[in-house]
Formats: sequence, structure tokens, C-alpha cells
Amino acid sequence: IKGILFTRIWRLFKHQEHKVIIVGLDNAGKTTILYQFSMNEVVHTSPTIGSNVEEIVNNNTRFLMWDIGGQESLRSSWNTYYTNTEFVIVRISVTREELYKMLAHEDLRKAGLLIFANKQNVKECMTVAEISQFLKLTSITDHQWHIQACCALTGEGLCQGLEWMMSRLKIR
Ligand SMILES: Nc1nc2c(ncn2[C@@H]2O[C@H](COP(=O)(O)OP(=O)(O)OP(=O)(O)O)[C@@H](O)[C@H]2O)c(=O)[nH]1
Ligand SMILES: [Mg+2]
Repeated sequence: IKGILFTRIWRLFKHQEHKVIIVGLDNAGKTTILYQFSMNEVVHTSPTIGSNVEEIVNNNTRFLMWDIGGQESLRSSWNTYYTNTEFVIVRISVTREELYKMLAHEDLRKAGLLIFANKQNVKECMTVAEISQFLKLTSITDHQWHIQACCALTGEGLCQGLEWMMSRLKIR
């Protein structure tokens, strides 16, 4: 136990475990994305009350991913997860105002922003270009950001999102 604790603390100390939060409106596919990352599997989900957390290891880089429930009543408590967050993954449906408010939060000053345009297999789904325009992403200059089309059911696009996060860590 002592050993495990020590490793954990050491890791935190060395910043080798990178905290990621996944936020977005309910039904966006956040939990599906989390378990695609951690198990390479589509799990049966029900609306998340509170949060789920999983450790994802990629090339010796450890990410601690928090998937936070997106129902309206839960959104006011998103900010309790912000401390030490290095990356935020969101699905489009967060409105522009909500997104900008979130990025302005002190605890997310240095966080990178990865936007998953999920459910690309759904016809009516907004494209990357439409989402970029809607969220006015090009006006975000104080955070590094990236938008990635994906489909959590097949896992398509998720790796590219993870790779972007890895590349951000390298150049810091
Ligand atoms: N067609 C399609 N359905 C998806 C995709 N990703 C997730 N879903 C489905 O969307 C529904 C909601 O997914 P969840 O992962 O539970 O959504 P959530 O964002 O965690 O929702 P909350 O926990 O309420 O915030 C589920 O039925 C998923 O199977 C996708 O890429 N394509
Ligand atoms: Mg969920």
C-alpha cells in the first residue's frame, strides 16, 4: 500500500498523470467516449449522475479522464472538477457562452481544449466546419484548441484526439 501511495504521489509530483475532464451536454456521448478510450469497447450507458473516472495509458503517458454528467442540474458543479485539469474535452452541444465561461475560469487558464464532434455517423449531425463556426473557435487565442470529428460507437477519430493531446504535452 505504501508503495502504491508513493508511486501515486510521485507521479502527481512529476505531473506524469495528466488530468482530463470530459464535459458537454447530456446525451452527447461522453461516457461512451471514456469507455472507448479505456476498454476499446462500446458500453451500455445510462445518464451519468456525478462522474466516472478511468486511467488511460498511451505510450507511457498517463491520463486520468473524468467523465462528468451533463444534465442541466449537474452543470453548475462542473467547476468543482477544474483544479489541475490539463485538457478539457467537450462535445459541441455546450453553447458558446458556456464554453467561453468555462475557459475563463482561473483553474482552466492553462488547459488545452479538445472538441470532439461526436456522432458523425448521425446524418443531421453538425460537421467540424459548422461547429467551428458556431463556437467561433478561431477567436480563441488564449488556449490551445483542436477540433476532431469522431464516432464513439466505432471509435473512429478518438485516437487522433489522444494524439493531439500527446503532441501538446511534448511541446510544452
Ligand atoms: N449514433 C451514435 N450514437 C452515439 C455515439 N456516441 C454515443 N452514442 C449514444 O448516445 C447515447 C448517450 O451516450 P452517453 O455516452 O451516455 O452520453 P453522455 O454524454 O455520457 O450523457 P450524460 O451522462 O447524461 O451527460 C447512448 O445511447 C450512446 O450509445 C455516436 O458516435 N454515434
Ligand atoms: Mg455520461
